[in-house]
Amino acid sequence: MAGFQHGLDFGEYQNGLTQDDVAVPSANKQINPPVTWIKGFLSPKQQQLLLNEVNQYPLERVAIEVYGKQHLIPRTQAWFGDLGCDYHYSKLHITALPWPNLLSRLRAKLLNDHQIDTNSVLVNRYADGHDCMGWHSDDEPEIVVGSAIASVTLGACRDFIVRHKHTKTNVNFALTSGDLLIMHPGMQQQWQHALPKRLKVVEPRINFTFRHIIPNYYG
Ligand SMILES: O=C(O)CCC(=O)C(=O)O
Ligand SMILES: [Fe+2]
Repeated sequence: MAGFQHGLDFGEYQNGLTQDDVAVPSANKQINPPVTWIKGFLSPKQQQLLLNEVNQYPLERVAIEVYGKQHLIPRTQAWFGDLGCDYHYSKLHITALPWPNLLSRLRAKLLNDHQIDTNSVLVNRYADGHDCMGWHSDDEPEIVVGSAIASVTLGACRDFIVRHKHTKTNVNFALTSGDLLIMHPGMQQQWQHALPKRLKVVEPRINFTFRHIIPNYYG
């Protein structure tokens, strides 16, 4: 049962692929993304407490430059982390805010339950189905090579779509409140992901992507 080490009761998605398995995709071969999907990672009580804390976060709708023009991002966000774990995003330098209480406990739970060691987290809030995130990989140079990225979701169910950079194979994960999606090492090099608009969704969704970055990377 290699690869089925976590949360069996929750009917997780786990394919046990390693980075080497996805490095050389061949034509007509179905390849699955190297992720583990753990439903019900947070209990309803934990979700509610964390939602209350999120309401205190200084979430901002920042402007980014795309092809020389400034655009407001279609969501709000905040960045928390250890000292020096600042974030660079489309020419912006975002200084890490100190860890809020429950967020640091969630970080500790990822380490304790899944051996995922992180030092920073991007919080995104999608007010409704008009808010979204376009295709990208989390492959910034300051991310520690060989580290996993852990994504925790609260609130509305939204489709999180993963597509292979070369074969364009698509996999859809309908992430619901309390789910954990672990993106394993190698994922960002081979795959992109996006959170498309879903206009029928009227409830907010919060997502946390925990990352392990190199402190003071930009000096
Ligand atoms: O909201 C999500 O599930 C995706 C967030 C994401 O891709 C990111 O923060 O890099
Ligand atoms: Fe991402």
